[in-house]
Parts: sequence; C-alpha cells; structure tokens
Amino acid sequence: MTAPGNSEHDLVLVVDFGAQYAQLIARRVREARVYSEIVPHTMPVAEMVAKGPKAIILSGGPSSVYAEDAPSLDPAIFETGTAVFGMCYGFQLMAQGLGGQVDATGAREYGRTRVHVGHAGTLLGGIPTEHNVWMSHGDSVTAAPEGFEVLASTAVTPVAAFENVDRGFAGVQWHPEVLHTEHGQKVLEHFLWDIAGCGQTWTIGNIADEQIERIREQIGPDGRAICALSGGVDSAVAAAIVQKAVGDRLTCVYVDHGLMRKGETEQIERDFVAATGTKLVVVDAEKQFLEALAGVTDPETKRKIIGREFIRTFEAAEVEIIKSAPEGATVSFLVQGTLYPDVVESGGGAGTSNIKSHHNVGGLPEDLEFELVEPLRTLFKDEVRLVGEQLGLPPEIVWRHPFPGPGLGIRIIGEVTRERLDILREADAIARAELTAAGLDRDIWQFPVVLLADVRSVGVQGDGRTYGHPVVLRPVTSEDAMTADWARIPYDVLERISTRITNEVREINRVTVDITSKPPGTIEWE
Ligand SMILES: Nc1ncnc2c1ncn2[C@@H]1O[C@H](COP(=O)(O)OP(=O)(O)OP(=O)(O)O)[C@@H](O)[C@H]1O
Ligand SMILES: O=c1[nH]c(=O)c2[nH+]cn([C@@H]3O[C@H](COP(=O)(O)O)[C@@H](O)[C@H]3O)c2[nH]1
Ligand SMILES: NC(=O)CC[C@H](N)C(=O)O
Ligand SMILES: [Mg+2]
Repeated sequence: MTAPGNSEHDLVLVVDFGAQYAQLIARRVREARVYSEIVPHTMPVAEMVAKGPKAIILSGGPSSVYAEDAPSLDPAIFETGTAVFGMCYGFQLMAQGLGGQVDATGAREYGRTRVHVGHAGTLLGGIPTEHNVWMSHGDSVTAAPEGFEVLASTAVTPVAAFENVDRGFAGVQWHPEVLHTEHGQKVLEHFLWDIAGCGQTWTIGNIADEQIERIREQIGPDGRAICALSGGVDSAVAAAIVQKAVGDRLTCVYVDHGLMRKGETEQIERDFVAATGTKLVVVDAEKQFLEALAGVTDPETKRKIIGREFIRTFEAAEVEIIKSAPEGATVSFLVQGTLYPDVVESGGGAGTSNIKSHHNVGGLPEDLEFELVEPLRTLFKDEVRLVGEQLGLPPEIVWRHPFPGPGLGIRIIGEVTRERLDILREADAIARAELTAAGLDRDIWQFPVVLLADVRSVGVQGDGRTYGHPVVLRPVTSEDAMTADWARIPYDVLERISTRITNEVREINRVTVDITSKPPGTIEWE
C-alpha cells in the first residue's frame, strides 16, 4: 500500500497497545475510505502530531490500565486538538486519562454480549437500541470523565460507550472492528466521518499487482525460490503471486509430515498441479516428524518442533532442487503463505501477547537461513480469497477450509502417535464427508475434530463395556479467524456424524460438540 501525499488524504493513526486486532482496525478505517497507519504506543505524542493525523484511534491490549508496567498514554494527546477514539483498553485509557475511573469490577465479558443503547448521541446514531457486540475484557470503566455522555451499557458494564463530541472524543468498551460485532463499521464511520470529520477519499489499490512488483524486486533477476505449499488457499495464492513475479525460478515443495488428513496428499498431488501448473516436489517426511514429536505433549513445544522440522525439510529439498537447476544456481528465498493472524497470534506486535506460536512465524528455528518472501503477511483470509479469485484460482482452492500447518498434530490432545493419528483421520474424514453431504461447506469456516487422546470414558456397545476416547467436534463460523462463533450445525447432521464415528471408529465411544466462541476460546485446541 503506497503512502498518500500529506495533503491529499486525511490520516488516521492507530496506536497499538499490544492488541490482537490493530491491523484489523487499520483495515476497517481504510474500508471507510480513510487512510490509516499503525504506530506503536511507545511513539512520543509529538511524533504522532508531526504526522498530521486527523484522528487517533487507541487500540485494545492485554494489560490493565492500573497495572504498574501497563503501557500508558501521555495525556498531552488530549490537548492536541486531534479527535480520539478508544476501543477496549483504549477506551479504558481515555477514561483514566481524562479524569474518569477504571476498576477490576469482576464483571468479565468475552465473546457475544448484548448492549443497550441508552442515548445514541452521534456515535451510536441510527443503531438499534439492543444489539450484539463482541467483548473481551476483565476491567471496566466505572465512571465516565466529566463532560462525557454515557451512551450504552450491558448487564454488567454500566459505562460501555461514551462521547464528548465538542472535543472530538469517543470510545467503546467493545470491539467494533471485528466481524462478529453488529453495526461495528457504522460506529467506526460515525466517529471517522461525523465526529472527526475525515474525508472519504482513500481507495484500496490492487494488492496482487503491488505484491508482484515488490517480490520481483526482492528476488531479483537471478534469484530462485521455493514455496512451502500446503494445498491451502494462502500458499496457493502466495505461489501464484510469486510465479507471476519470477516464473519458473519458483519450485513448490509440499511436505507430507504424516499429520495430514485422510486422502489429502493424494489430492494435492493430483488436483493442485492440474489447477495451477506449478512445479511441485512432494516430500515424504512422516518418519522424521513423528520421531521428533515422540513423547511430546506440550502444545507450544509441539509447535516449535513442527516449525523446525518444516525448515529442515525445506533445506533438504533445496539441496535436491539445486542439483537439477542450471549451473551456479542457488536458492535462498522461502515463500510462505503467512497471513496477519499468524503473525499477531505468534506475538508479533508491539507488546502483543503470544497466544500460540504458528509454525510459520513463532515456530521458525533461530538458525533460519532462508530469506522469507511473504506476500500476504499484512492480509486477512477474506482479502486473500479475493486476491485468489482475482488471480483466477479455482473455487475448490479459494474456498477450501483452512487447515493449520501443524495439522492433526495440534488436534491430538496428548502425545502424537501414528496410531492416534489414524484414529483421528478416520473420525475427521467422517465429519467432513457428512458436512459436505449436507451442503454446509460454505456456511462453515472450519470444522476441526479433536481427539482427547489421554481421556477415556466408559461406554456400552453391543451389550459390552467399552473404555474408549472422546472426540470433540469444533465447527465454527468466521471470516478472518480473528473472532469466531460456534456453528449451529443442524441436529440431524450432528446425529449422523456421531452415529457414524462411534460405529465406524472402534476406539471412539463418545462424540461431543464445542460451543465456545473466540474469544474466549481459540479455534484450535492447542
Ligand atoms: N504440508 C505443508 N507443506 C508445505 N508447506 C506448508 C504445509 N503446511 C503449511 N505450509 C506452509 O505454512 C503456511 C501457513 O499454513 P496455513 O495453513 O496457515 O496456510 P495454507 O495452508 O496455505 O492455507 P489455509 O489457511 O487455507 O490452510 C502455508 O501457507 C505454507 O506456506
Ligand atoms: O498454518 C497454521 N499454522 C499454525 O501453527 C496454526 N495455528 C492455528 N492455525 C489456524 O489459524 C486460525 C486461528 O487459529 P486459532 O483460533 O486456533 O488461534 C485457524 O484457522 C487455525 O486453524 C494455524 N495455521
Ligand atoms: N481487549 C482489551 O483491550 C482488554 C483490556 C483489558 N486488558 C481488560 O481485560 O479489560
Ligand atoms: Mg493450511
């Protein structure tokens, strides 16, 4: 995305307090046709002001405003004459910095929460009095600062939104930037357009063309690259972009680590090449991965091992590729389909918590010798799907359910063994087949099946006692994986899945459904 000229477009700064959603806020601002940039909370106010922002948005964050080492906000920001909007932690910072009060009231709200709009004001104008928003907080504003009007409340949070339009200030306890919050974009637009007075002049450029150009420069005229290709949409789109940039100097490498689903490797070997015409090398690395994972149960340790073994596999593949490449050729670039959620969940922001180390970001080994090429690193899945469609990739690839790089390894709770993988593969194949048969693939974002391998429960089958394992069905709806809701799968479909799994997979005698949203849960169990 090219920076706008200073005078041409209004600028909104998103101050990042370690939020999961800073990049999402910046994106929503751009969708409101206003240019935005993210800055760390450590940037001095004078430096922010020097950028000439029309408005400043304060993000959420993991800390408590009253904690000793909490990222703070220089109150000078409120004297600059710039409009300010706070979300969650940012809202709490505004309350604290302007003379209100924030406390740990014990009222915690995670996920879907009903808000009641008592007084719409400018911020909540035209929005239904009762609506659902997505919350993720443990602290609450207990008193709004003087001169502010309280606009909304929830059953346990008396001050859930406020504004002082004369000074250009507003804030909400919830997350208007996430998909699951109703009317979130409207709230943001009311702030940007009606309170801060931002002009609607910004248009989003053509992501694919911009990236192709950038990658052509990064790899240079002679460089060669390998692409870590999984058959999923992210790496397919990344590969397509890089192929357009450097042509056949790109080789794709698919790793069968033994943690894939039933039939997946065969499908990729067959369909992917047919659909895209890429050069594909398939590496059988099952033994290597399972040996490295033997005896390991801790989720983060699993993730780091898998991340490391991926890189070791790519290094070995590189050596093979060079052997058959023209004389003097070297490969030093590794293309990955890394998306922004992979980065932020791995703790890759200013003060951002490490939620889980994605194998392709936080799970990379320290001695990585490849230079990474990640054309999708600032994007979200729905944007990637759009780029995939623009590039002409077939719908079976663009709309495939995401499947994490560590595969079934992070869906077996306990040690990963070949036997357990086979059990899970069977259960997973049944769940997927029934979902497809019910015509629900496009309604569901993802449908992990999780094997609780160290848990056993008593059952009765064929008049005899069984002592088997439970599986958890985890169907969710989402658009970008940043937030998710549990999917309301029809009972008859659940029934078919349950009956088939317990009939057909001998080791499983119980099927359960996970009905937790994200937050507080994540999509995967590990
Ligand atoms: N089995 C694999 N072989 C080679 N590379 C892989 C494999 N699994 C994952 N990767 C690499 O890790 C990246 C991140 O994995 P991730 O699952 O997030 O993306 P994806 O598989 O491309 O898309 P999707 O999210 O649709 O599954 C991939 O884009 C790819 O570069
Ligand atoms: O390639 C990946 N490598 C990983 O290490 C990884 N961990 C989670 N995921 C996927 O990311 C999305 C969000 O996951 P969570 O809600 O479980 O954090 C979901 O779509 C998950 O399937 C991963 N993908
Ligand atoms: N999501 C957030 O910004 C949370 C703010 C603060 N950590 C709380 O729990 O209240
Ligand atoms: Mg994948």
